[in-house]
Amino acid sequence: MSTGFPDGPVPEVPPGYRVAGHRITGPIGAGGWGAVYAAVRRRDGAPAAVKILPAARLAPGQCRQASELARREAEFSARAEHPRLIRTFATAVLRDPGRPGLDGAVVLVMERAERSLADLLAEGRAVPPAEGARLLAEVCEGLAHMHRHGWVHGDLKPANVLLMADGSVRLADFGLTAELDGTHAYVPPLGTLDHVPPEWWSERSGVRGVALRPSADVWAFGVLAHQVFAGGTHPFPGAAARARALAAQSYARGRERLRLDERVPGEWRALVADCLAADRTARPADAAALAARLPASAPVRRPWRRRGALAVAVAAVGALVCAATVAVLPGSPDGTGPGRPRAVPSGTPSGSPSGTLPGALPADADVPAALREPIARAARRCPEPEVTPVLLAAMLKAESGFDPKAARPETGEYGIAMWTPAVFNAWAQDGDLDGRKDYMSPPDAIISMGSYVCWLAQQFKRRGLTDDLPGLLAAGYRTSDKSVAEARGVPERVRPHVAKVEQYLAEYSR
Ligand SMILES: Nc1ncnc2c1ncn2[C@@H]1O[C@H](COP(=O)(O)OP(=O)(O)OP(=O)(O)O)[C@@H](O)[C@H]1O
Repeated sequence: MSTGFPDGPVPEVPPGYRVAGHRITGPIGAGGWGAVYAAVRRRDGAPAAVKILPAARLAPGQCRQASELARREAEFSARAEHPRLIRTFATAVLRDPGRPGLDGAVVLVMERAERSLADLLAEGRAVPPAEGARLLAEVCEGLAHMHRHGWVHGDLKPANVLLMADGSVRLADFGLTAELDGTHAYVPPLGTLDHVPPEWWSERSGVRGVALRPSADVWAFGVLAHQVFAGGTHPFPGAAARARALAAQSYARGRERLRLDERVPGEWRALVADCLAADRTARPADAAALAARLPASAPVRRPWRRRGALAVAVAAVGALVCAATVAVLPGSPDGTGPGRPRAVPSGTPSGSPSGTLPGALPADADVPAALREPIARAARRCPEPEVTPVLLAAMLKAESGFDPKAARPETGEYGIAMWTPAVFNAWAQDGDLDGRKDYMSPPDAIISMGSYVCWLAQQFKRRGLTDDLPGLLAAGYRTSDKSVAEARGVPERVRPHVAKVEQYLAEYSR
């Protein structure tokens, strides 16, 4: 359901109707502003989908909005070329004075998908977790490409995630897509109630429209991921979209807790929770950051090589967007720097009451007073019992000796948690709530570190690596989850570092 949507602008287009070199064969579905039809190319019968966005029947205000949406969609579609974005072959304006409902309509001729994620979810069957993970990874690829190029999708939802005949994903519906102007893009004040973030309701709509940020797409991704794993169930309760939107706002004001459906797999829960952080600055910053945190079980199927040379080149760039943040460990070509690619769990408290947290820091430990609260908070946010304040403190001491200005320029590591800046960006959290995410700020660095360590714990458990988990976590933080998984333990080259962490841990645990 869309907000601000006029009733019944959908044109009646009879089968056989000819438009832009194509023949309509039947309806596929209708949205708020137009309808999509199956069509075939007259020349050779190639399948296509034709979207018709009529403007003529609308009131002047609506007409302006409809034209604006059509203009955006046509403009973006013409520029977008990526295997995870639906391809638009042609755009045109219909001239048919004999049919006033269609005369002047904007037409987009697109590649035709088999069905949408909304159709899949409507079947009511649970999507198997591995399949869900793949679909979401592909959604993330498309979004990452858009964010990378300075666009915000603005209307990510199941109906706009299209599934091709081979099962691969394409994002569609770029009517609300907007180009970033600094940190924001501006779109008409429209959106889909179930997928707009809570801050959308309080954004003032100026002459340029509503401010939109990549974090709005990240929120929508969180909703979508929940729906995928929970058989279509929305993360917020309510029988109707408006009720769910109100529940989301109530959660954002701190009146309700986030309650994820138990069908959301363990390794996804923290990421979904973080996407749905009430504070937009606590969400992964954009889809590249999201991609860096996807659980390892989210494989990406290569899309068909069915496009031209340019498209294939763009596909390679697009794949790099996700792959680079997932697998490349900046500043650690030999694997000895802190890798920390991927997921950050948990915006949700673990449920342990503060102060009684297992592994709490003893009063006489040599941990600076100012660091104790962020360390405890970082541990509390993690549902894994092994990620304790004493472990995080021991790791910080081994990393930097608690020096907020620590620097190892030769490997590009900085700050109390020795983050590599480019990698920090994929994990960044605003621990001191100053509106910025800064690896030189101890609270930011520590909270982000806690998230990464939490995710490592989940990865190692999933792989059955549970012997001496604290040592593995210290090793994983210094290298990467992959290095530890490949070594099936602490890699040789980081043993001295891990021995230090274990020594501090023993001291703090006495
Ligand atoms: N290229 C395509 N191939 C196959 N189906 C498509 C294609 N594009 C859109 N659809 C389907 O057509 C239907 C209508 O799409 P449309 O974009 O007009 O509206 P919507 O996204 O459902 O709603 P709104 O535009 O109001 O947000 C949707 O079910 C969508 O999944």
